[in-house]
Amino acid sequence: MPDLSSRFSIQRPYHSREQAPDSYLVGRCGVRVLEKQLESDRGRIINSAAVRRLQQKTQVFPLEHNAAVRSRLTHSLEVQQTGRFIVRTIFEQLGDRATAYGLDGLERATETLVEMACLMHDIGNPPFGHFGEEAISHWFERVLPELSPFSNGHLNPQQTALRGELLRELSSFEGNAQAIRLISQLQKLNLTYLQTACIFKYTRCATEAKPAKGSPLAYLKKKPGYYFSERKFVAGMQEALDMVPGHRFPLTYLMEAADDIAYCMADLEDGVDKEILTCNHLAALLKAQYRELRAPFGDADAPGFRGKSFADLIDSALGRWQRESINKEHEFFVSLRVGLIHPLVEHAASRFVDNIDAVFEGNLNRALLEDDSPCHAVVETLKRVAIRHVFSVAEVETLELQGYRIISGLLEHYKPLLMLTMEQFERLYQGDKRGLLIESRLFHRLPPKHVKAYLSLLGSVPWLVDGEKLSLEVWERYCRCRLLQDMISGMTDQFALDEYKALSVIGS
Ligand SMILES: Nc1nc2c(ncn2[C@H]2C[C@H](O)[C@@H](COP(=O)(O)OP(=O)(O)OP(=O)(O)O)O2)c(=O)[nH]1
Ligand SMILES: [Mg+2]
Repeated sequence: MPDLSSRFSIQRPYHSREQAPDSYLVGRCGVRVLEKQLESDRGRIINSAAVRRLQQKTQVFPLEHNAAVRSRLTHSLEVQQTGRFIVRTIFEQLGDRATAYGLDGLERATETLVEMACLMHDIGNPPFGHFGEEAISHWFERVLPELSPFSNGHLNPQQTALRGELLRELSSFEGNAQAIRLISQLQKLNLTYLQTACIFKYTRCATEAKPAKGSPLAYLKKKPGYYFSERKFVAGMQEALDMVPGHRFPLTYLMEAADDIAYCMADLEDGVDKEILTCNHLAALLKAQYRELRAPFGDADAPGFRGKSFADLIDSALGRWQRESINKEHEFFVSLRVGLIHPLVEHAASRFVDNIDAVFEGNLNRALLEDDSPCHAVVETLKRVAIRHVFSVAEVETLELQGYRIISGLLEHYKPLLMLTMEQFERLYQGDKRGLLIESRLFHRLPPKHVKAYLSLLGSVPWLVDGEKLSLEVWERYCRCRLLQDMISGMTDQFALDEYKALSVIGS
């Protein structure tokens, strides 16, 4: 029988007092000490600038002025609420069996862990959402071959191989990997490994190639989950929590399910709020999409949602919309949410319980909500309608193109810093700016915290299997690319726009 309590450790990367390693485990330190440590994590997270910056980052609509439309922060609060609901439902479903799984007395701790993971899950996302990630990746992919240490130099085969892997990493920027870097290196939140592990969504280092579809752990390695720069931190976390490399920590599945449930409804509500869709049109689209997805199962009209079929549920939401005169759209979505949230949360919870062995092992190779069930069809229906009828309308695509231009344009402005030799760049942080007219001014705009993180990373040139180190020139340029990615991805949408305008000498 898997015992989760043996994996709940209060170990952090840095401890002020020396503690014996086994006293970190909840079995030794007790539930009260665990809760106290998690409360401390909670404070660190809520008080972090990275969480505050989410208020000005894109969820779906870049640079949105209407504060009722979701930002990454308000989305994350909704995910937090859904995550807490899932945890409570799991404990209800487990009942007395919680003891057998080592979860006795751990409800409060589990709830806190999942809630905070939900609040933090998007902190690594760059401005302009998915498009921002693409813009950073494309720009680096294009520019990296121009940087001499990446294309020239006498390297041995091991050095050449690692250089190739680092190049692969730098051209695949990923918000989830950046979140691990933010927590461990940039903000140095010094959270318990336990809390950080709950957002460790993908388990592949960005230097590794994406595994073939269908191979073991392919889903968990679908995207890069951490960068080479954080490999030691991740190894420390895996050791502290007894995680097999390539596997997840069990509670991460809950954060992922809460995110899926929250955004699939919210994105449509925002679409209606922005008058991209009407409730009438949306209702027809949802019914048709669900019917199509369930056709092979022949149960499109089955009363699977608290005694109602999906179509009936949509119709009664529409009825509320027609009857209500003041807050019509709100009524529609309240009705939809009330009808769907319980079945979806119960489904996520029972998938967790039914797959508890694989979930505890961290090798369940799919999302909890991903199966052949009507609940999964609902999530898929909501997502597909959003993709086709909200994300791809001209207004949203125009904003995405603007976001792309802003990010690539900003990187272009900062490119002179990447083109300097290692010695010239060193002169900049030593304060000697002679002959570095443009570059010194660009350098002064970099956040000092990020420059310190660069210097700290620079000091740890990796060893190779043959007992040699990677060439310092290659490593330094990798660190400098990371520095630019840290700076760009840490910006909010508005800050990125302002900075772009300022450097391009465009008025507001
Ligand atoms: N504007 C726009 N928004 C999109 C598009 N595709 C997805 N979204 C929205 C839907 C969700 O609200 C949000 C999901 O963003 P994330 O970057 O967190 O992605 P997700 O959690 O699905 O994947 P992850 O595994 O974290 O990379 O982005 C798109 O093509 N355009
Ligand atoms: Mg995400």
